[in-house]
Amino acid sequence: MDRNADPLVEVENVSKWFDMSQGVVDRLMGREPTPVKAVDDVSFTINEGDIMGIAGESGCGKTTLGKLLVQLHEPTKGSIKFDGDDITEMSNDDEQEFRKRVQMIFQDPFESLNPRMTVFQSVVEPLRINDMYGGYSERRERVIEVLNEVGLSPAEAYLNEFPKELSGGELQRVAIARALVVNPDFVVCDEPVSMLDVSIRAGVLNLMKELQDEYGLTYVFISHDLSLIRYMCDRTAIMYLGDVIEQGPTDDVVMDPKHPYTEALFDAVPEVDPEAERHRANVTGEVPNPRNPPSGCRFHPRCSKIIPPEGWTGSQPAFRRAFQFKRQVVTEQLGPDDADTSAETAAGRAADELLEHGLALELPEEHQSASETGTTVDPRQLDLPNDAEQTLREAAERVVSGDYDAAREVLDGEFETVCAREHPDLRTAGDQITACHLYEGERKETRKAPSADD
Ligand SMILES: Nc1ncnc2c1ncn2[C@@H]1O[C@H](COP(=O)(O)OP(=O)(O)OP(=O)(O)O)[C@@H](O)[C@H]1O
Repeated sequence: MDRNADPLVEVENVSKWFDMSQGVVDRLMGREPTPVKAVDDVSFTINEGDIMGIAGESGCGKTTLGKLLVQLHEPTKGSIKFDGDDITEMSNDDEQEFRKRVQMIFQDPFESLNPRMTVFQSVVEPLRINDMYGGYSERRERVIEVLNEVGLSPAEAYLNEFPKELSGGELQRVAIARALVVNPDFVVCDEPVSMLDVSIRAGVLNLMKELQDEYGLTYVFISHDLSLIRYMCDRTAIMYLGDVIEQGPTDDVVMDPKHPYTEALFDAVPEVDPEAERHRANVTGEVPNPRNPPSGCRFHPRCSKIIPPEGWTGSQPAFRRAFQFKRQVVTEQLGPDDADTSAETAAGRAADELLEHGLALELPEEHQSASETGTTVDPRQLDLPNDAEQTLREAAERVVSGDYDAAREVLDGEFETVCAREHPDLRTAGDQITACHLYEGERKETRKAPSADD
């Protein structure tokens, strides 16, 4: 990574929303259509010569972001500049030049190569489309050169093979050759080795590193495999539900994560640091539906570090539980069935049971509180302020009697947090840039696209 390198790709406030059409339910209810916000208001810069990793769980928007970078998707909002020019406003000539300079390698080489084309036909096609390397013999020479470079040698032995005659590793090398034959500057690799046998992955990755030097490439590596990201990438952006929530030098992001989601993500992957103590992530629940993402910070419903309001006199973990209780009541996930409401049980006891159940977080054992069994917890052990406990109990009583509206009324305005109210700005935290309210006091990133030289 060259610290003085120029920016090659500048992503500014880019969003990609899918499926903007109104569904039947939306139409009947007279509602606006609800798009899937696959990528939402993302900004970052990739410098020349960088290998930038994009990591995150399945469905967080990595592939969509990758396709935006190579213009296989048009952004719904925002701008993407390549070498200073906005790629959404290119003339035909500029677009042809862009298509040469920018390539993408996909996860599945079986799908990305035409089964009816020989290796030669697949690799020579981009030269023909872009009218490069003169006539047949120059193009054949170039194809042979690039096949040898990607380790398919002697290249002549591969020229007339069809995809079905090759192994997964050989096929991915053909796909790499097809991308590199036009001498690109920027290559987006989407899970390039995840379909390959584990035993040959390192070989393909090392080849890609060598080719970076040879071709002077700038790469984006998209992967859910954090050890791959760590091995390959100088800088890493972590995505959650369409948002880039942390970005910075890979070693800092891995060893000293700033965003609670990044921390949880790396906690769940002990092999990233084999020396590290093995433990499980302190997060609750599943990734929400991207059609209806949470307000404020999208991670807040699962976050272990959710911020209590000013004036909260209990502990932060107690606030986290009270907040979860409220959410479950408001969304009617917690109901009378979660307590014993049989005739023999006094209503007060049923409300206590509901509280014990609703304040438990179903966390891995190491993150549970002393009195927690996994599905219940004793509220008196939680350092909840008396008035908060009283409010929660009152709400629990209403739920037990099946009156959610009354329960919501009791909880209205209680257990509020900035994390649910406001989307966090990008802030500098250590060597990283992160979108988390915990860093409110830090320097705000006023530049549109934080750069790799920070
Ligand atoms: N063409 C499309 N139309 C509608 N929704 C889409 C489309 N492409 C992606 N999505 C949705 O956008 C969200 C992000 O998808 P994307 O494939 O970018 O995520 P990802 O992080 O690459 O996931 P994975 O690792 O599983 O490939 C998902 O909810 C997905 O269902």
